[in-house]
Amino acid sequence: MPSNSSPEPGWARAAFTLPRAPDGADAVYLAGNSLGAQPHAARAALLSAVDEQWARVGVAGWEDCGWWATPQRLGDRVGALVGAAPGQVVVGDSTSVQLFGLLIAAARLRPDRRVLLSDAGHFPTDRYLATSVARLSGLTLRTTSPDAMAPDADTAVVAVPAVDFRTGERWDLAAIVERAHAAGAVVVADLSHAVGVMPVELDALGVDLAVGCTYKYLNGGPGAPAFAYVATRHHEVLDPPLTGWTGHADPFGMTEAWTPAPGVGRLRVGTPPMLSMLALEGALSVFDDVDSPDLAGVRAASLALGHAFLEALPAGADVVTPREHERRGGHVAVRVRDADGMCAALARRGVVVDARPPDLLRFGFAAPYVTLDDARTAARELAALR
Ligand SMILES: Cc1ncc(COP(=O)(O)O)c(C=O)c1O
Ligand SMILES: Nc1c(O)cccc1C(=O)C[C@H](N)C(=O)O
Repeated sequence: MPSNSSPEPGWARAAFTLPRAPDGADAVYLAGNSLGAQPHAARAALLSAVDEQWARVGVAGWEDCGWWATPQRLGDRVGALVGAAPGQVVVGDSTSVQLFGLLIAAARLRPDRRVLLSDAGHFPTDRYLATSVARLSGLTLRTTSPDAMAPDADTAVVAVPAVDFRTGERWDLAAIVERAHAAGAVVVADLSHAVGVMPVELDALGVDLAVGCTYKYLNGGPGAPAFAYVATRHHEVLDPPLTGWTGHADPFGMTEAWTPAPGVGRLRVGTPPMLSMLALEGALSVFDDVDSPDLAGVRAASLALGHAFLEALPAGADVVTPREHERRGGHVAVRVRDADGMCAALARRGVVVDARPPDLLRFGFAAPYVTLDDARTAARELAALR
């Protein structure tokens, strides 16, 4: 990826179509932590996939258009954004499905241990799946805040997010991995709220397994496929529970028994949703056009947006996100009296954010298309509603 250290927030705005405000102008779109805005390149890739590939090539597209190889091809591109050397990331399915597979596979890497340690404030799908995986794998689920986790010799798996989906707090993955590995546990990280908005160094940190979604800061579109990372050292022993045919070493051999594909390819399950995959492929060009900044630059611009927002808030605003730059992710959360009502009122004023129960408004700072003016406008409009 090209480098250019301090880009102006909103440098790629012209490459996106933004949702409309009620007055017909572009909205101040601060919901990229939920669903990223639409890059023109994603639309173009989707139209080409529909009109030129599916319509004109048909079934031969699996080979001739490179469809079959897309999960690993995109995996390497997403991998470059999360500090993973090629061959360790696969794209496909939802974050929930990928997480289920990796939590079970993680437990299978430590068959003699009995505890699954997970974040008490994890995103609901992560909590629900941890509960189910614990039942299926005969583990005891223990939950606590990531910074309070104390894995021990009985801990099989430590499951944490990189950034808290509610508060925007960024957890110290390096310290979490160090403690987990000192106890011999396997780390499964959910990068959904980190990928594309800050550098993540999976290989350098020694993270074992990770998942994340691509429809937030990677702008892949509604329902865009998720990704899964498996560190190379686990490749040949990883034993995934979802033994679908596309993860077979010889899928078209149609053999009797399942033989895992080498490496991360064994995490493939069923036929990849090609239109969504190709839209994502287009969207990723935002990150590797010749004049795209590197992720340190993206992060600096996102932090600058959050800072401008925080500075413009009225005194007394109840901000639940840590203000220190190293302790926050890409969004800032503010506690309010009636989060749903204020979310709707902001939307009427052309500011799109989201609300999370019981009382939080979240403001997402996706630096490619959000400007400093947007950040200040959002703070001003919020102040006007209080
Ligand atoms: C941390 C986290 N994990 C997972 C998900 C979603 O999973 P899925 O892609 O399966 O809907 C989200 C958001 O929806 C999330 O914030
Ligand atoms: N995945 C979502 C969806 O399908 C509909 C609405 C919102 C979402 C989200 O991404 C929620 C998001 N992960 C969150 O942090 O709350």
